Amino acid sequence: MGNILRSRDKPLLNENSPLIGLESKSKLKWFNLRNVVLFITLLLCILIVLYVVFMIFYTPTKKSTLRLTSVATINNDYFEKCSPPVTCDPKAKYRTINGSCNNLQNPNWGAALTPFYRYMDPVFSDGISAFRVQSDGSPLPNARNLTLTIFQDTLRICDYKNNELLVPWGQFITHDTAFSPVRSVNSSFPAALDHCQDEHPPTECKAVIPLSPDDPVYGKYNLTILKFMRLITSPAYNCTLVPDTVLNKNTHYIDSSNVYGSDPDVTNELRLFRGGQLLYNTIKKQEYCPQDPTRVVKKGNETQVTIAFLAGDVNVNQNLGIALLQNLFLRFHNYIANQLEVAHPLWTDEIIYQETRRIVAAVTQIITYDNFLPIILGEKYINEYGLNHETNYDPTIMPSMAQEMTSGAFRLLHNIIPAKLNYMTENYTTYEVEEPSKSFLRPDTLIGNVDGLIRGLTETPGREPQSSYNDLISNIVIKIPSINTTGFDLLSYDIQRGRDVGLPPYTKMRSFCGLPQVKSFDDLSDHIPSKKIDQLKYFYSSVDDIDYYVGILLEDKVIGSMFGPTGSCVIADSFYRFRNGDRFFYDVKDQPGSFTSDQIQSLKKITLSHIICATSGIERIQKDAFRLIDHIRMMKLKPNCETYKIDLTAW
Ligand code: HEM
Ligand SMILES: [Ca+2]
Repeated sequence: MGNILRSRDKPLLNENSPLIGLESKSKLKWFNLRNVVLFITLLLCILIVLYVVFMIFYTPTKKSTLRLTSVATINNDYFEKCSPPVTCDPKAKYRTINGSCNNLQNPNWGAALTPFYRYMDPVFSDGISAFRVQSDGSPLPNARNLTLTIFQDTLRICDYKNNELLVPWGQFITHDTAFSPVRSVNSSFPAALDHCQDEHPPTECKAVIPLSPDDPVYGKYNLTILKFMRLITSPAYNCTLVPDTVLNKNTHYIDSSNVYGSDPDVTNELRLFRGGQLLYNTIKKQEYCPQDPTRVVKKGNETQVTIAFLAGDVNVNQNLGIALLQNLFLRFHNYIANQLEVAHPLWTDEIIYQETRRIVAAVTQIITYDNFLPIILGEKYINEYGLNHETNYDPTIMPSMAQEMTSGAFRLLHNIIPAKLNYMTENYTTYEVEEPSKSFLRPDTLIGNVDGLIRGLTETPGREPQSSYNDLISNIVIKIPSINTTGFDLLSYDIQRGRDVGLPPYTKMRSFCGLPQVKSFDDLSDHIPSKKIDQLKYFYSSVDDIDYYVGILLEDKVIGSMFGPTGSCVIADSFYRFRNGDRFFYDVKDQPGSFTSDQIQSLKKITLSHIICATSGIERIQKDAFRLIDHIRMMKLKPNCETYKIDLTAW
C-alpha cells in the first residue's frame, strides 16, 4: 500500500521513460526563469544603490557643465602694461570702493577703470580702431536702415507673467557693473558733430549714423545724422593699448557701486558721516538722493531747481525707472543704517556705513540671482551654468564685465523697455502717463510720485521680448537744453556701439557659444526665421559679415529664456563669473568679509518687496515684486507690508 501510495506521490520511472526528459526540461525552464528574475531584481537593486550613492556624493554645485573659455589674446595687456601698483590688506573685512584687492593674486581684476573682458579678440578693419568692413570691402550697412527694415514689428506683445519693474532692475544691475563713457563735453555732444555736412567734416563725424532725407521719423525735423560718439579709450588714462581698449568706469562686481560710487572722492561726497547714513535731500517730507548742485540755477532772487540726483552711478537721472530704484536704495541704506545704530549704539559712523553697505550689496546679489535671473534666463541656463548654486569662489576666474555682454548681449533687454510709464493711485487707477522722450534726463515728476510709480510698474504687464524695440525708445526725438533737438534711436545706437568696440561678427560668436558652424545664410535657419534671413542677405555681402547684435536680436528665444542661444550663453557665463570670481560674494565662506550662516539666512529672506515696503508708502505688494498680480482677482496675493519684516538680529 505504502509503496503504491508512494508511487502515486512520486511515480517510479525508469530512466528510459520518455517522461524523464519532459520533467527535467520543465524544471530547467523554471529554474532558468527564476534565475533571470533574480538576476534582474539584483541588477535593479544595484542600480538603485548606485543612483542613491551618486546623488549623495555628486554635488552639481561644484562645477557647472557649461562654461565659455575665452579665446582672446589681449585680456592681460592692460594688467601687464598699465595697471597701477596696489597694496592690499588680505584681512580687510569690507570691499574697497574701487573694487581693487578683491582678487588677492591679481588685485586690479574687476576694479573700476580697468578694461572690459573679451571672450574673443576685437575686430577692427585697421587692427586698431576703425569700424569693421564687409568681406567685399564695403562698409557695414547703415544701422538706422537695418532698424527701419528688419526691426519694424511694432506690435506690442504683453508679458502677463511679469510686470514692468523687471526693466529698471536690469538697468540697475547694468549700472552697478558697467559704465562706458562717451567722448562728450560736459555731457553734451561735441560741437564738431554740427559740422558733419561740411565739405571736410571733422573726424568725429566718421562714427555718426547718416539719416536719409525721407526718414519716416527724422525727415520732418530735417535731421541729417543720428549723433553718435565713440567711447573713451585707454589713452585718456595714460595707457596706450593696441587695439583700442575701453575701460569700465564702474567696478565690475555686483557690489552696489551704483549706490556708493566707484571712486573714493565720489563716495565721500555721498556720505553724511553721521550714523552711517548716506547724504539725502528732504523734499515734501520725503527722502531723495542729493541734488546735483550744478543744476541749481540762480536767476535774480529766484532759485530754479531742475531735479538732478547725485548717486554712485552718473546715469541715475536717465529715466524715471532707474531714478526710482536709485532713490529706493538710498532710502534702504539709511533704513538699515538706522536699525543698526539703534541696535549697536557704540558702533562708529564708519562701522555702521560699511556694515550697511555690505548688507545692501548682498541683498542686491540675492535679488538678482534668486529672482531676476530665473525670469530672464530660464531654468536651462540657470542649471547649466550653476547660477542657483552656492558660490564656489575661484580666484582664477576673471570677474570683469565682458565687452560682448555690455555692448551686446545684456542690451537685448532694451527690447522689453515699455513705451510709457504709468503713475497709479491707491485704487490702481492711472493718474498720469509718462513717455521716455519727455522724461529723459529729467526725473522731476518722481518727486511726490514714488508710490504712484511703484504701483504703475508693478501693476502693468511687461513687454514680451521681440526683435524690435518699442517705437517710443527707438524712434524718438529729444529736445532738452543741454542736448538740443536730436534724434534718439536706441536700437541703431546699440548696433553702432558693437562696431565702435569691435565686437566680432555674429557667426563667430555663435560658434563660440557651441552652435553649429554656418557656411551660408541659409544655414542660419536653425535659429533665425527665414524671412529675416532674406532681409539679412539684402544688407550683408556674406553671412560672416552680420553684426553680432543684429544676429542675437533675431535669434528665436530658447524656451524659458528671454534670449536666443547666443545671447543666453554670454549672459549666463557673465553672471557665472560675476558670482564665482567675487571673493566678497555674499555666501563665500572663510573670508574676513564672510557673513555668519545666521546672517546669510536673514539676508536670504529680504526681497525687493521688503525693500519697497521699507522705503515707500506702498501698503500691499506681491511676494515676488517682478510678477504680475491682478489686483482685482488676486488681491490676497498682495500681502500687507506689515508682513515684510526685515530681521537684523543676527548683527
Ligand atoms: C528705460 C530703460 C532704459 C533706457 C532708456 C536705456 C538706455 C540706454 C542708453 C541710451 C544706453 C547707451 C547707448 C549707447 O550709446 O551705447 C544704454 C546702454 C546700456 N544699456 Fe540700457 N537702457 C534702459 C534699460 C536697460 C536694461 C533693462 C538693460 C539690461 C538689463 C540695459 C542694458 C544696457 C547696457 C548693458 C548698456 C551698456 C552700458 C555701458 O557699457 O555703459 N539697459 N542704455
Ligand atoms: Ca559694481
